[in-house]
Amino acid sequence: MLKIAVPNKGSLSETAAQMLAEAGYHGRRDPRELVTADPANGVEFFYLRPRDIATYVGSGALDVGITGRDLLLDSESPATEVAELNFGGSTFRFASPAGEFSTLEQLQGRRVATSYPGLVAAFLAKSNVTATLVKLDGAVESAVRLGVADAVADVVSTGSTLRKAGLEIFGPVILESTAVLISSGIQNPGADTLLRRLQGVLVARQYVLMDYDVPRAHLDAAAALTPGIESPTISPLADPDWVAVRAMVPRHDMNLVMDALWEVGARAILVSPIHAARI
Ligand SMILES: Nc1ncnc2c1ncn2[C@@H]1O[C@H](COP(=O)(O)OP(=O)(O)OP(=O)(O)O)[C@@H](O)[C@H]1O
Ligand SMILES: O=P(O)(O)OC[C@H]1O[C@H](OP(=O)(O)OP(=O)(O)O)[C@H](O)[C@@H]1O
Ligand SMILES: [Mg+2]
Repeated sequence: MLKIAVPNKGSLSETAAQMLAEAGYHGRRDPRELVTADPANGVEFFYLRPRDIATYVGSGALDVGITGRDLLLDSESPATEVAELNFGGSTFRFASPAGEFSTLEQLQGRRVATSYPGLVAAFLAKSNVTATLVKLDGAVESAVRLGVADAVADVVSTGSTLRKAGLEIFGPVILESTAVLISSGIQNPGADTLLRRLQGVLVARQYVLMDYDVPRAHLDAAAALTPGIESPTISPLADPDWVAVRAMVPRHDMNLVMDALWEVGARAILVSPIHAARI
């Protein structure tokens, strides 16, 4: 059985569970359940705090897990990142009351509140800045107002929490984070299957299938707009002057591609969702 660590709550939990379900796994039905077996798929899910997942996977107690890159680096666990999962995107930044600081060097000798002390200490050390870290559990944006720190270092997504606390970002980007699949490094064939399935889910979400008919004379121009992953599928039609084309197109570009295809003479342009994929 492949042992998989999954966030039990917080920003990553819902999307992680949804991705695993789309990948064909059967997770927990009851949110109080801590462990669930999915024998048909040869896996067992352990629902854990996202912050603890790298520790369990790094120790080899669990094989793989889904967590944030920021949490993985903060933990200093030997677990390694295997794939980005394209959700839970955030940046990790320094912030202070408007105008207070503008450069990283100004933090020398000052107090920085964070719930990611490992990540921040490593960044400050690499930058040759010595500051006192004030370790908090969360809601660090309140630390300056309450007088326990001069600046904060925290996860920023929309920036709205910082704004509401009267803080502004300054200094360099500490980290670009996203949800990631991590591994203990111990070989397990189930881990390769999980990775391929999750990659399939990402492809199914990011691409659509586009079908259209185009006069043979304009095929080259049309095919250049829809190169697909390997190469577009071209099929003959009853009318020898026309062909049918099928290709995967990035979902984000589909309307622009349809406009351009129409311009080069394509007709009957149809778009369908991809429910699952193995590329
Ligand atoms: N607002 C957000 N938008 C996107 N990702 C976020 C956001 N807040 C946190 N994250 C990401 O989610 C991961 C874990 O954060 P999360 O908030 O779930 O954990 P936590 O702070 O330990 O738990 P909780 O907030 O439930 O106490 C991190 O990788 C972080 O970058
Ligand atoms: O830029 P924003 O979109 O406002 O999001 C960033 C906020 O979200 C997270 O907080 P969370 O809700 O997890 O609370 P916490 O600080 O207690 O972890 C993070 O720690 C920031 O405070
Ligand atoms: Mg949080």
